[in-house]
Amino acid sequence: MDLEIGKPEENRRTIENWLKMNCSDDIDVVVLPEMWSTGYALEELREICKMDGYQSIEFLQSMAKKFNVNLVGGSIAILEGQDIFNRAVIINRTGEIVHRYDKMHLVPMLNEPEFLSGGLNQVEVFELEGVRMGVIICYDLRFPEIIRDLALQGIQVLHVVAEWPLARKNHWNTLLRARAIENQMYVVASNITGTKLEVEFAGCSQIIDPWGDIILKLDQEVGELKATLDLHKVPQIRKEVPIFESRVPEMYRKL
Ligand SMILES: NC(=O)CCC(=O)C(=O)O
Repeated sequence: MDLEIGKPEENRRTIENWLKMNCSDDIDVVVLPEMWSTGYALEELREICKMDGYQSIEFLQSMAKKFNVNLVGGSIAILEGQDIFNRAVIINRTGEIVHRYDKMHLVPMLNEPEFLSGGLNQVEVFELEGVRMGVIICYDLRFPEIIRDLALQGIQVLHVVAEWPLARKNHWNTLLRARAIENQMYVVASNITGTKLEVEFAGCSQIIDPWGDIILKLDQEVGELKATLDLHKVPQIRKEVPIFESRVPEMYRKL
């Protein structure tokens, strides 16, 4: 997605139009990027959040119902008391919020710690259509601990919603693949593209299978990726290379 910085209404329109064009009966889950409603409009975020935030969540709930689709709704800036959280919301086809996660690792390179508060809850699994999944937000990708935590909770699909800059595109591509290989799970990664407040974003949204093969990938263009995930691959690969059985957690120092 190429979003309009600080303009939730325009971004909601873009998403509704996109859903109109792309949603058909065979689509189970749609995945949006990080902070899709505002981008990193950090200086204005508090003001925008007073009006928006929950409005964008309600919008996603209505879209899920209208298009009969589950939404990994990227993340949205939410004001709670004095804190602004970068919150991922997962909404099922009936418009019910089934999971929320506040980004726990704030990214210094984009000044997040100055404006946002880190999430205080551990990562948890959610289910869509009976499949165990997890979601992390962008910079979280650099912290394999929480992804292993999700893997040990039994997820088969990890969603990574992001605004990852082009300057570190190599890290994005490499870490996504590493997380898929080391946890033997699907990784579905949705990033933004375009230049916002002088930062160029990487795009490179992609879907990676549990072997680490890239099933589909965009470059820097705006677009959509549609794939069917063969979930049998997860136990198959875990049997072939049984890393979860080979673990010796009692030998691992708690850091
Ligand atoms: N939005 C982000 O969390 C960006 C993360 C990033 O730039 C990096 O990890 O590098």
